[in-house]
Amino acid sequence: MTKTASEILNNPFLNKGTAFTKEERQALGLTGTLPSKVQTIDEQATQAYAQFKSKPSRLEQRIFLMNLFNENRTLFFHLMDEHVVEFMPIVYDPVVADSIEQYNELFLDPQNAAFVSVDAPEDIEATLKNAADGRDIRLVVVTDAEGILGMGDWGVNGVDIAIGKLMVYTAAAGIDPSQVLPVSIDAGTNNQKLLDDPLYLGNRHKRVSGEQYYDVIDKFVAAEQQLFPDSLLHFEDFGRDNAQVILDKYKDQIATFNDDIQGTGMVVLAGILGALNISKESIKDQKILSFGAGTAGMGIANQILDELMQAGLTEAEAKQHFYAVDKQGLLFDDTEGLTPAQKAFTRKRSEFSNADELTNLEAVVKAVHPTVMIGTSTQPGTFTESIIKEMAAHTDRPIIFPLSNPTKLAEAKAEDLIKWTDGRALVATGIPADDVEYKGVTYQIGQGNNALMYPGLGFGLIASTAKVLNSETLSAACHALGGIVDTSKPGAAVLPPVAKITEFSQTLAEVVAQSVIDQKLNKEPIADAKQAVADMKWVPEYRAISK
Ligand SMILES: NC(=O)c1ccc[n+]([C@@H]2O[C@H](COP(=O)([O-])OP(=O)(O)OC[C@H]3O[C@@H](n4cnc5c(N)ncnc54)[C@H](O)[C@@H]3O)[C@@H](O)[C@H]2O)c1
Ligand SMILES: O=C(O)C[C@H](O)C(=O)O
Ligand SMILES: [Mn+2]
Repeated sequence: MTKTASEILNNPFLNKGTAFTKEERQALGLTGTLPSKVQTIDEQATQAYAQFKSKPSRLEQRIFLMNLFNENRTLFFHLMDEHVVEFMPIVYDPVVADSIEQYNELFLDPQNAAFVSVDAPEDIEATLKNAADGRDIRLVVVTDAEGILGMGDWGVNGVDIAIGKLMVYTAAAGIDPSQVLPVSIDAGTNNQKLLDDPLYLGNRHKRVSGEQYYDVIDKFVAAEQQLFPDSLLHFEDFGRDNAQVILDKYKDQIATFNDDIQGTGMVVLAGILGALNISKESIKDQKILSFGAGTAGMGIANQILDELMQAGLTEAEAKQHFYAVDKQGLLFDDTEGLTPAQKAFTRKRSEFSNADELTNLEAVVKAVHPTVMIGTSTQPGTFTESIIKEMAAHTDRPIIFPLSNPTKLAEAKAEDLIKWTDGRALVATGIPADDVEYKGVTYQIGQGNNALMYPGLGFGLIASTAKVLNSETLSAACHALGGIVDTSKPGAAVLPPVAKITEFSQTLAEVVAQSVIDQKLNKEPIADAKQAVADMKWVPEYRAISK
């Protein structure tokens, strides 16, 4: 198919800008459409990085980077490869949260996403086809944006999280950016601020639910599978009532996962294993308190449960290690309003002399003396000094992960946790945290964010042509990050640093692909897991394009 000059220059998957050589300009009909100097990708990257640095705020930096991404994917990822630690918080959490809140005001470009509307189910197939535009899609990240990070319902604005997650996939694992598709399912919104905003770009009505909603999800999944049969389907930031239901419906049928449930479960278990490597304790001796027993909280509990059972405990014994705390306080079997996921992790009132008083975190910590405390509550500052000191009084190396995102919702700051526990806490936070200097030791803080896991997990599943993702593969992936951090160093982090994300994502992908092949869950014959991963890796360098 012959493309015109503007079709090439305006296609971010083909565009090279000033890096088109003289010969390419001639062959592609670009002669005279660019300044005469032919730049290398490194020259382009140097110039772009200087512009990035000149921006006065992180949001301005993001806007600049997104414009670059919209114009030239290869150059964007080339630059991100060089500055991954600096760019991650800009293109992803936490700055992505600001861009979601201001999506309507900032809108310039649909960023090659597919916008599925609940009001036009008959258009779903055409929507996916048009957005894919003939590309060979291998990875779809879909959100309905009912639970964007911890910020609630953001309607169509939430598409930015699907785009951000995919950017991390390419930067970390090397998925070809022309093989991905971000999808927004616009089911309406219950966010009154958006409904009242004249600039709002989504469907201006309340969220649809029940049968109408699930019909759209069914139609979407069917069309997605039919159009892109070799793809992995990643669900992101669905609401608490739908996330688990959708996962349970499709997990045994297709290659899919829910990042908030499973990706988060993986990174937390990997972080706990990292912490136990430092403290030299056993997982069987831990008492685990989940604060915020929602999508992420229960995903985490289930992943740890699986680990305890693999360590030889029965399910009933393993469940005795958990304390789930939500709005109601400690969750008992007779607590009102339990979700199906919570029901599996309740306690009995008869286990406590003061059960009726266990309606807040402080009372539960006093009664239980947890050794591990995970925050996925969306409630900022709730890991207070007195709660942390109470916890730390009963355990030598408290494992404390305040994971609620973005920054303004975190249950605690890493620096405070280190200080309040006199350097004993083993900490991971949802967003990146600076090193903490305390009494002559530099404490490195792991980023307990599913971004450490889902790129390698997804890449391994795609490379191995996995039919489904099962608990065996998830468990193998949780153990894959061990050994990267030098745990003998004082102040060592519980998880490997984002600076090494491309390295460990590859290890993860190889472990995942091997697990798929060992279980004969691959659709296509694969001779060698490592080779399959290496063969699929895309590198951000210009390639020859044909007209
Ligand atoms: N770091 C990560 O990788 C990661 C991954 C997923 C989610 N998260 C974060 O975790 C948080 C929760 O996400 P989710 O998807 O589980 O949302 P969710 O809505 O499914 O769950 C939140 C839970 O917190 C509970 N809650 C609200 N107020 C509470 C209170 N005062 N005390 C105790 N519990 C309370 C809610 O009832 C709900 O069950 C978000 O901030 C999100 O950004 C982080
Ligand atoms: O998006 C993130 O930063 C992690 C996680 O998926 C979340 O919902 O908070
Ligand atoms: Mn999420």
